[in-house]
Amino acid sequence: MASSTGSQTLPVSKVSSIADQNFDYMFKLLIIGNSAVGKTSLLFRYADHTFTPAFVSTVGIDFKVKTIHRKDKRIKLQIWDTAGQERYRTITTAYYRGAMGFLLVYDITSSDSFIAVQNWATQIKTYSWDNAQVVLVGNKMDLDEERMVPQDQGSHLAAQLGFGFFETSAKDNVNVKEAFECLVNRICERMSKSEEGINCAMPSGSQCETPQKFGQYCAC
Ligand SMILES: Nc1nc2c(ncn2[C@@H]2O[C@H](COP(=O)(O)OP(=O)(O)OP(=O)(O)O)[C@@H](O)[C@H]2O)c(=O)[nH]1
Repeated sequence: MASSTGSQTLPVSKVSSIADQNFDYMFKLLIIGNSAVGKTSLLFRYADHTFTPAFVSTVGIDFKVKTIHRKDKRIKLQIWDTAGQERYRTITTAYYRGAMGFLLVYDITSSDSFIAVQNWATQIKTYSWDNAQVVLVGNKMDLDEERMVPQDQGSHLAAQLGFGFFETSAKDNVNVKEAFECLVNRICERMSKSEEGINCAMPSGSQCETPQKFGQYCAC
């Protein structure tokens, strides 16, 4: 649902049919990062208010839905949890293109997962829309005695990449809601910016025949 020429735009589902009156907009978000950094745990904490100490590695991709309110609008979040393991990379990157925002997660007790952030950022740049928003998340901040990545390194890298930044604990429920909602706020801010330069022309054969400009995004 995005422009095929000119500046790239993001797809927004603006709901108008009677069947879908439970929300005004749908945002598709993706959680990415190395295996075992806590992506699934962050999603379960945010969407279901639960935490499980057991590690069951995600196979492929899965999602949960959560509805939140911004001003007078109901926003349905479709949050996709991707597998961090390399062998699922082809499947998971196929989902990047329709995403409006990414939670890019590393584990503060794992230098490798932090080093990998650059690669994940490159993947976002390669496979997603130009306007996609990103929040970098250093998870497992409850394990401070095992910390390998200082907080200021995380915030410095996020600033360099133009991403938001939070340290979180899915286990202790610290900053989880804040990180997700920072991402939503960044998307909303982007949507409210000037429409200039946005080209909502659809490729021929597109299901979306009359796209409308909506801030920096296109809506069907
Ligand atoms: N101490 C602590 N452990 C956590 C936290 N978040 C997740 N874990 C644990 O870390 C392990 C991995 O968590 P997952 O959420 O499954 O990791 P993942 O990133 O989804 O992993 P993949 O599905 O393989 O990509 C599990 O044993 C979790 O219980 C946290 O904030 N603190």
